[in-house]
Amino acid sequence: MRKHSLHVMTTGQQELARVAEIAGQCPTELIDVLHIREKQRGAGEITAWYAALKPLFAQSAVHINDRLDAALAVGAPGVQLAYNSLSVSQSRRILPPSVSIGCSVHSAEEAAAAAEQGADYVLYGHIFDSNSKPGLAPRGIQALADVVKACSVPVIAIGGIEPGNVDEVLSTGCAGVAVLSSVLLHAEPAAQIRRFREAIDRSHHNLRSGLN
Ligand SMILES: Cc1ncc(COP(=O)(O)OP(=O)(O)O)c(N)n1
Ligand SMILES: Cc1nc(C(=O)O)sc1CCOP(=O)(O)O
Ligand SMILES: [Mg+2]
Repeated sequence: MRKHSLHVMTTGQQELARVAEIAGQCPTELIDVLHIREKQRGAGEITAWYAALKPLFAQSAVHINDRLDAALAVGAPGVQLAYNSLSVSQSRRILPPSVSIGCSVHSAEEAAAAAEQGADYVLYGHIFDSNSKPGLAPRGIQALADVVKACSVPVIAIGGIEPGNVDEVLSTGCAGVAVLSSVLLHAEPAAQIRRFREAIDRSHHNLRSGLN
């Protein structure tokens, strides 16, 4: 059992064939959760993404962003709720209890509310400057630490995460990191996944007490 999780997100900028090609060359067993985050695609297309990618991520959980209908149709083990998705409590009512619910949050208040409603984990960001969030000020490490303190479920940090800042991020007691551009848009995705996993597993920081 790994102490901290590595989540990787699809970019919304690549075709399925390209993502599958990259995944086929990568040590995907080092990734705990793959998020299919393809906001511009319909539910039918997302189910096709799941069917094509799941065999390439045989040892990872594959979660679906926003589309509970697609997640239910394919039997996905998790969903990632966005700011404009159904709420956590609405989602809980619809989904089987075994389906993990992650919720995207941007403040300690939102994190505490998501946990209260039954989220299994929250994604908080963006921590550092990120080309994936152009022109938006990052929230920083201290804000992440505050969210970790305020939230009773695991917090996964997102936004501008690189192998070189993983240890600082994990020093907040968060439960892992989520990465978009620095894996699937990187020139060396396989090497980058290894760098992330090594940086995460090398860290001596523990999850916030109560979450181990
Ligand atoms: C204040 C604030 N609100 C919403 C967002 C973005 O929401 P999210 O659900 O995380 O969607 P994506 O990041 O996946 O586009 C935000 N960053 N900040
Ligand atoms: C999808 C997403 N959500 C964020 C949030 O703060 O809610 S930041 C983000 C993008 C993260 O991309 P990268 O790893 O390329 O910085
Ligand atoms: Mg987000």
